[in-house]
Amino acid sequence: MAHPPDPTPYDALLLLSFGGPEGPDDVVPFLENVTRGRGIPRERLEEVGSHYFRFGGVSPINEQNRHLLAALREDLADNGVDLPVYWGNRNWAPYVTDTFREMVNDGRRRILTVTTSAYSSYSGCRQYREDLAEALAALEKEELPLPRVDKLRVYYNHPGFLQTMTEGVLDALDRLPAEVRAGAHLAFCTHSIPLTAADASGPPGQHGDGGAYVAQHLDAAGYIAGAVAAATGTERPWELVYQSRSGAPHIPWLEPDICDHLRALHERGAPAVVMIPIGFVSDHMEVLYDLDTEALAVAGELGLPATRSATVGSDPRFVAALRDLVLERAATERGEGPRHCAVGTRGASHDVCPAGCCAGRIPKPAAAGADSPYATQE
Ligand SMILES: CC1=C(CCC(=O)O)c2cc3nc(cc4[nH]c(cc5[nH]c(cc1n2)c(C)c5CCC(=O)O)c(CCC(=O)O)c4C)C(CCC(=O)O)=C3C
Ligand SMILES: [Fe+2]
Repeated sequence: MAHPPDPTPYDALLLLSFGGPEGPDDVVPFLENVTRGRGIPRERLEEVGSHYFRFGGVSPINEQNRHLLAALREDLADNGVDLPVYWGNRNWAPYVTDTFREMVNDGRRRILTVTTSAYSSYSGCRQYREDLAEALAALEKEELPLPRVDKLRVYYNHPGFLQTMTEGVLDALDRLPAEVRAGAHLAFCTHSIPLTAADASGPPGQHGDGGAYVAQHLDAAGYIAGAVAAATGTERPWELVYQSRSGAPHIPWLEPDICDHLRALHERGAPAVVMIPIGFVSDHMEVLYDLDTEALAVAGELGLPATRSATVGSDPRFVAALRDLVLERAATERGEGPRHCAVGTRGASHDVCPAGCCAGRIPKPAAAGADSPYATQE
């Protein structure tokens, strides 16, 4: 991590996230925002709504992002990087369109976006690029100047992300009873998505057979499992499993589900399990409800000792990784050909999403990629 602390040509950083409700009255309008035109059964929506109401109608995600925003600002300032950081969301205030309006009114014209998703998928990559395009279209309508917008490469295999996750697993192992620690299984958990979405994830050359989404998660999980084995001197069995399935029951999504996996582990006589939320960069509702509430209850019923490892949140090592990625991309844009830092077996991902990357069901304009209608505008 040794890029010069020079953000040129960028004049602003945008933290782009999902957004979440901040009180009981926000829950239904938030869910309407998320699911507009996405064909999610009513029962599923009521079920997910109940998860939010259980926590007072408050998603943890916005508070997590406020912390990350503060940590990023502090880290950049401490390291001599003069770059203002803004925050915008897809599904709740501050909406990215409003943030963009504020940014152009502040004179920002060259924006780098970092999303709170570490992997390639429609929901985690292209849909954010569609949000950027929608925001640009809104500015265009208002006859405001259009900034040029880029997006950071997916960062699931940056050492600052994976090493921080690894430390979390070591800590979660320590929280298991000593006598089951050595035999504990590692269950790497991520968001299930429809098989068709997985197959279309990443650049077209990586489509099919789970696409970049599954391959990236397997690589991240394998790296962490190896690092944990090296640190503890014990190889532990591991598996990639899924959670938070949505959509209609007849549509196939990635499996196995974490709760089914826990039952299978118990039947196979596993002495304990650590659940590792590699698919989430902070404690989203999926982590607090689907893992900490539902999956831990299943483990409890089975009498299977289980712990959940931490997400990276605003851990200083993760924040430093984001700074490294920002400075790397700035150097790339200046034509300096900087080294792209990555661990695991797949190498650093593309800086600019090619046409057809993380294709959606319905073609929509997406900014910050090779197929952006805005790509060449300054
Ligand atoms: C891959 C992925 C990520 C990770 C990448 C990223 O971070 O972007 C992610 C993140 C998140 N998903 C979130 C919430 C929801 N996702 C839903 C629905 C869906 N997610 C999907 C996938 C993903 N989702 C999919 C394929 C659907 C089906 C509908 C569709 O095709 O769009 C629904 C509707 C109800 C339901 O069915 O669950 C909700 C409420 C929150 C906020 C949590 C909080 O409040 O803390 C976050 C961070
Ligand atoms: Fe989601």
